[in-house]
Amino acid sequence: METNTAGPSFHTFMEVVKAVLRQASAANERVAIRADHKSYSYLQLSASALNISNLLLSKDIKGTNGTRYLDGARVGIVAKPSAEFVAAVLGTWHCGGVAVPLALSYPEAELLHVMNDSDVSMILSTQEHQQLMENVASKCSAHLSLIPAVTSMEQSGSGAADMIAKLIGEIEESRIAEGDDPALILYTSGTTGKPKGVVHTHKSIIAQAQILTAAWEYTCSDQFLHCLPLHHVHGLFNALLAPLYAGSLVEFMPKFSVRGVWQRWRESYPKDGSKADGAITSFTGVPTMYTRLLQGYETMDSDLQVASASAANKLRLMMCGSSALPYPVLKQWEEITGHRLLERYGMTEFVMALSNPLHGLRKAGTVGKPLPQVEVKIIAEDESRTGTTEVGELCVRSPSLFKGYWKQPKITEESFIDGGFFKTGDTVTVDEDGYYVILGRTNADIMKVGGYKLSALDIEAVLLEHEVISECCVLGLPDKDYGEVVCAIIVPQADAKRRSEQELKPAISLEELQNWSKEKLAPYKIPTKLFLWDSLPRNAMGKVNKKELKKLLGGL
Ligand SMILES: Nc1ncnc2c1ncn2[C@@H]1O[C@H](COP(=O)(O)OP(=O)(O)OP(=O)(O)O)[C@@H](O)[C@H]1O
Repeated sequence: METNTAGPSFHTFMEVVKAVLRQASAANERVAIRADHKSYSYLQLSASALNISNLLLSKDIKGTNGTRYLDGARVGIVAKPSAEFVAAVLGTWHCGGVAVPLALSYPEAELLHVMNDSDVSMILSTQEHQQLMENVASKCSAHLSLIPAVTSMEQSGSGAADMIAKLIGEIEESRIAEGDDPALILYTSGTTGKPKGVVHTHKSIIAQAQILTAAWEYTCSDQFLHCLPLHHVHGLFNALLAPLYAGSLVEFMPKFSVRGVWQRWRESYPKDGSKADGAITSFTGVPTMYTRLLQGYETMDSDLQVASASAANKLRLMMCGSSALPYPVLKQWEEITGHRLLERYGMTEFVMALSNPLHGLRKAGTVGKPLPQVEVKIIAEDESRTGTTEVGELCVRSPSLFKGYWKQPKITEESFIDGGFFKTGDTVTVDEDGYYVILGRTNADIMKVGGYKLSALDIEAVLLEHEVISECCVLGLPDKDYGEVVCAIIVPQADAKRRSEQELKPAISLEELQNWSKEKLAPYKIPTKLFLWDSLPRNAMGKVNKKELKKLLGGL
């Protein structure tokens, strides 16, 4: 996207909005969001954002010191993925507030923890969450306001020219937030400890939007189908803020539906070979979504399979991340749709850092190389190691790095090494072509078994090749002789499960698993404990909390 400002680069996201508005001519008002069969232009979103900003300013919010802007006051945002969510974030930024997007799935206690920790002064919510939020707001002494519905293009005709000029004028006048000012607090999911508030600035947000737009060539011709939660970076940055920065269209499907996704792709590219208006061009998901889509594909009749596979093939880009993409999923997806999923690696603290290339070789089992402007280092744990392959903790320096953990200066300081590199807590290695391989979270995925350091992700990748195994999770459980032993929790394939119920025997026994593994895994990597479960407990991003599981299995 072109920058229309005279200055060097954007400082706040509102300036991005301004630039997009300038591009939206009266005759060709550009659509930003599609949801519930309605379209919302960049203009309508911006008008709503200004409304919300005025609404926020009209409240007597603590922390505003009587000034005409929020001065960094935190605003909790509770809305399903919708035009209203986007307008609430932009409106908060417009008046100098800090947006705190909240998980819709959180129980009240967890919502309260996040609201109290971030000390929100104001909650913006849609009507469907009003009752719960009234309760929560009163308990954390915050004001609650309902987000006014954004007018859709179906409801109001164009009349854009005057409006654009007026909006740009207003945004121009209200240059209240600067690049280094906090703009966003996202809470980590707590896989490795208590959820922490990660503070991003206007500058880090813009930097990330620019990095992703450049790396994956997002443009105003892109139309994203969005099925991810908005309180994590994958859904918020990769699938929303960066596309909006690039002038793309984002279509929300707030509840991921296997049928719905396949159907939307088929509508986009009908059997006659045409491309429908509003056709989806881009998709990004977590590995479990692709697993579910493959399962859905298996249940279709052959005509529908042909139509679905051919439609999926016509998308420009399909990406995957947030946890390791199992090789069988990558392989089957490629066989069916012709797309080799673009796997990338990111984290709340710096958003995205490593990615397989848009053009060029995407290597299975790797997350590619550093994105433009991103620098990485590996800190080897064992300085005296003899091998040539470097294994150690990944450290990242990037313009998209967060400012710090909210109210946690000590933890923030401890998270950085000299030179401003952030310690990710992930153990990684690099292959012969310079592609990074994630071995896992050092304190959850790296097991110490009889003197060997093993990667749970590495073992999971092998076990998933077994025909009976649908999902698996490997973790180390304490053992008095070996330090830890390798434990596998396995979810059998539906067929295998049915058979096992008929035959009254387990879908797979430990002995069968061990015999099969002998060909594929070094002896010390073969699981010595096995649990068969119906499903794995996953969070909104499809991740398994191994610390919790270890506790459950008596390991901690
Ligand atoms: N492509 C990938 N392959 C393997 N792991 C990945 C990939 N992408 C992300 N991850 C994992 O996800 C982590 C980042 O996720 P996020 O910031 O949501 O933290 P979390 O682990 O869910 O929660 P917390 O920070 O509270 O422990 C990375 O540190 C890495 O372990």
